[in-house]
Amino acid sequence: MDGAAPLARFAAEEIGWPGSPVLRDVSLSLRTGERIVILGRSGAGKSTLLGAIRQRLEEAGQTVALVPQEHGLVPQLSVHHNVYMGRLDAHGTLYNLANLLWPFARERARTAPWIDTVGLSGLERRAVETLSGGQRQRTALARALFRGGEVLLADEPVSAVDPAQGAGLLDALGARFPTLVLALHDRDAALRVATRIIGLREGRVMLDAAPDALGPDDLAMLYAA
Ligand SMILES: Nc1ncnc2c1ncn2[C@@H]1O[C@H](COP(=O)(O)OP(=O)(O)OP(=O)(O)O)[C@@H](O)[C@H]1O
Repeated sequence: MDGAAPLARFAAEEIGWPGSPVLRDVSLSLRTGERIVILGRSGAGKSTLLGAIRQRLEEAGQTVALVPQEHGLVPQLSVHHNVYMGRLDAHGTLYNLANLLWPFARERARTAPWIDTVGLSGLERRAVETLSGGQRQRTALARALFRGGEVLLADEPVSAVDPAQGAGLLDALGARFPTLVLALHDRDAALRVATRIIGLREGRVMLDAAPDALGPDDLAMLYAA
């Protein structure tokens, strides 16, 4: 990807929260077409790094689709409405309010293919609070797929589904978005999907390489106690 256009350059001495830095000396350049997977132990800073990348991309004017770790769904609303929210910014407040009260057939037709892609056809009218954890996660994925854009940022996007279903969903994300930045726990899935792996450990980016340049010890090192 050396020849591809840089989407954003990112350099920070510290990334973290007020009074508690999480990562130090982070310097990254994100390029169109990359499929970046961030790996590291729980608490290593994957979500923190994703948040910082999001901020940088939005500052650079990129359209970013998000799948947050906690999904960010509205539980009382239907699957259709939650997916529709991926493009709230495409319409004015009155249109969005009217679609909330009396969902337009044309908007149902727009969200339906993405609801189908994640395997939730037939559940469009169900309130999200009545769904299983995996179905909720798939609703969040359908919302991001519906939104589309240059980059998808997703935090553990397939953690609540089985590995085969997860592989299919990651493929769907790869087909929809030119550029992916994913935080994953599943190392096998990471090696399958990534063109670039960023490994976090002890408050630093400990590796940043293509999967085929990595040996098994490189990834094991990220998780060693
Ligand atoms: N809102 C917050 N305020 C203060 N500290 C936070 C906040 N969110 C996370 N942290 C801290 O930042 C560090 C990194 O957390 P982060 O969520 O980025 O890790 P992670 O690698 O995504 O973990 P996991 O795999 O468990 O989701 C942790 O020590 C965590 O306690």
